Amino acid sequence: MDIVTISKLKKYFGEGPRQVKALDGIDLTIEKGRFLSIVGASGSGKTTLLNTIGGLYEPTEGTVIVDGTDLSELTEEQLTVFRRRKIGFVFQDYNLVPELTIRENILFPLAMDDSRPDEVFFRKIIHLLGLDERLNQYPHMLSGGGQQCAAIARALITKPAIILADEPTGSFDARTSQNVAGLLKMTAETFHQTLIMITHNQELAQLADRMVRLRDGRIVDE
Ligand SMILES: Nc1ncnc2c1ncn2[C@@H]1O[C@H](COP(=O)(O)OP(=O)(O)OP(=O)(O)O)[C@@H](O)[C@H]1O
Repeated sequence: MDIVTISKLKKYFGEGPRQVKALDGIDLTIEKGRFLSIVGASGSGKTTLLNTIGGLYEPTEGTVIVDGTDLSELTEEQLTVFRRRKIGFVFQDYNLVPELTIRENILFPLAMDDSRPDEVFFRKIIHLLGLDERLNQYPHMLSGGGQQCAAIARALITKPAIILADEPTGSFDARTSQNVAGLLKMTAETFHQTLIMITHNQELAQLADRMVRLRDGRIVDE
């Protein structure tokens, strides 16, 4: 079963001679539960593609269907709920709230939705990510790799169907990068999630079931 179906997708920024064709005709289907990596040079459209799948960008043309929903049919409000319930975002710079403890950061998306944590699930996630001893600490007390694990836990806590990771290992050394990407892969497998990860790193891209390469807003290689 496909969880993402993208047809004839174009995303242009700006108008006239300075218009940028960030995505210029993408057709892509992603099967549920698979791990897809997206590679390509800087400016090739990777982030634009990820953000369009996540409902952060509206396509200029074409359709994006995620888990049976055509995103163009949702209102702004429905899109916000869609993102909160269906998508877990992991960014390069973690975006943890410095004033909140690791526990509070991880539970933050649930608080936004007025839901209560599933304590058993929470314990399972933090154990898998090695955060058991870190819950009462603040983000600055953890290494970069540790903070990224907390960001992954935060992305997982709402049990989203899809994890979108944009250069999640961006500034890490080779070993930490392997660890963080390996943990993302392992948690996605454990919780039967679809994982879509942008990376510059060929070795990490190989961890995926499937890899697509973008150039100038098109898929050039698979
Ligand atoms: N909000 C925006 N407004 C205008 N142009 C944008 C915007 N976002 C992206 N672009 C342009 O669209 C093109 C694709 O950008 P995108 O960030 O998707 O590429 P990328 O492959 O993710 O690059 P990187 O690896 O450097 O993050 C670039 O030319 C970029 O300058």
